[in-house]
Amino acid sequence: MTDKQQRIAFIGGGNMASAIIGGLLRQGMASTDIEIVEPFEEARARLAKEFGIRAVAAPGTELANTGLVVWAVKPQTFKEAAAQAKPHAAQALHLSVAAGIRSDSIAAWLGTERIVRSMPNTPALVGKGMTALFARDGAGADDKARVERVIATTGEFLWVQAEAQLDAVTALSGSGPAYVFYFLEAMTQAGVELGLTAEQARRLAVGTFAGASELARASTDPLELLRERVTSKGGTTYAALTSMEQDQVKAHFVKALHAASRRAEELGDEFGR
Ligand SMILES: NC(=O)C1=CN([C@@H]2O[C@H](COP(=O)(O)OP(=O)(O)OC[C@H]3O[C@@H](n4cnc5c(N)ncnc54)[C@H](OP(=O)(O)O)[C@@H]3O)[C@@H](O)[C@H]2O)C=CC1
Ligand SMILES: O=C(O)[C@@H]1CCC=N1
Repeated sequence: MTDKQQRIAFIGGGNMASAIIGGLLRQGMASTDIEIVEPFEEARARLAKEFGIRAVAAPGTELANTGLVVWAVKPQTFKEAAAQAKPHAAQALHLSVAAGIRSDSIAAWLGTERIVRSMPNTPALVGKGMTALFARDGAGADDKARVERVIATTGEFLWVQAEAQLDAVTALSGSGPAYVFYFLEAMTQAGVELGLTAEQARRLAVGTFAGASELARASTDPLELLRERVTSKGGTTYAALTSMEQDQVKAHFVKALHAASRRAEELGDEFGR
């Protein structure tokens, strides 16, 4: 790979860009091979401090020297950012992490078909990300392999064949870490109400999520069976799950993910025009 192809530019240097940049640097990529366009001065200062990368406020000729451009701006600002960067990034492969914004819109804004869309999540920060990828027809096998090498530095990935599936992915694993933190907050609160210290409760809650997730990952048994193995007849888990069923916690949770998926679709409609 030439020097130019090796280089990566990030448009937007916020949470998700930082998570991916962290992965790339951990895997040995030189910080000098990464360009960041980030208009927010405080964010530029943070990027310099955290990664030793001097971000620029607006796109310029440096983009012409990168083989891959990663779009890590909010869906609401993608179109405007694309208009600013387009004159400088015609030759590159483009990877979007934006929720909802469809590749038809990106192709129209950037005037290229070499586009891969992704939906990563913030555990990428610690190398435990879960990302789904979708390639537009104009992205070739080399392009897909290039994206895989980048995303693999942040954790696991899978490809989806239908672009619309990315909205479901966004609702499930893109937003998913927030649901986990929400449950962790609830478990920690309950632990404190039941007499534990906040520190003890947090440690027990986080350890339980991590352990149960590892158990599920290591097992081929249905999730239902794993749950049943914890649920002793007439015991404590049964009491808790019965209470949750009475309150329709699972049904409400499923409904919430439908709301997230609908919102992803709306973002594409509203901000993809
Ligand atoms: N956070 C998450 O967990 C996930 C986010 N995503 C997606 O990632 C994308 C980024 O999200 P996130 O990192 O959380 O958002 P952030 O707000 O943290 O980062 C976006 C950054 O882009 C900057 N920006 C705004 N306009 C431009 C521009 N014209 N050119 C370059 N940069 C610009 C923003 O600056 P300013 O603040 O000044 O506007 C901001 O610093 C979104 O599209 C989101 O859907 C996907 C998966 C998970
Ligand atoms: O909340 C959002 O819209 C973004 C996309 C997935 C996670 N965060």
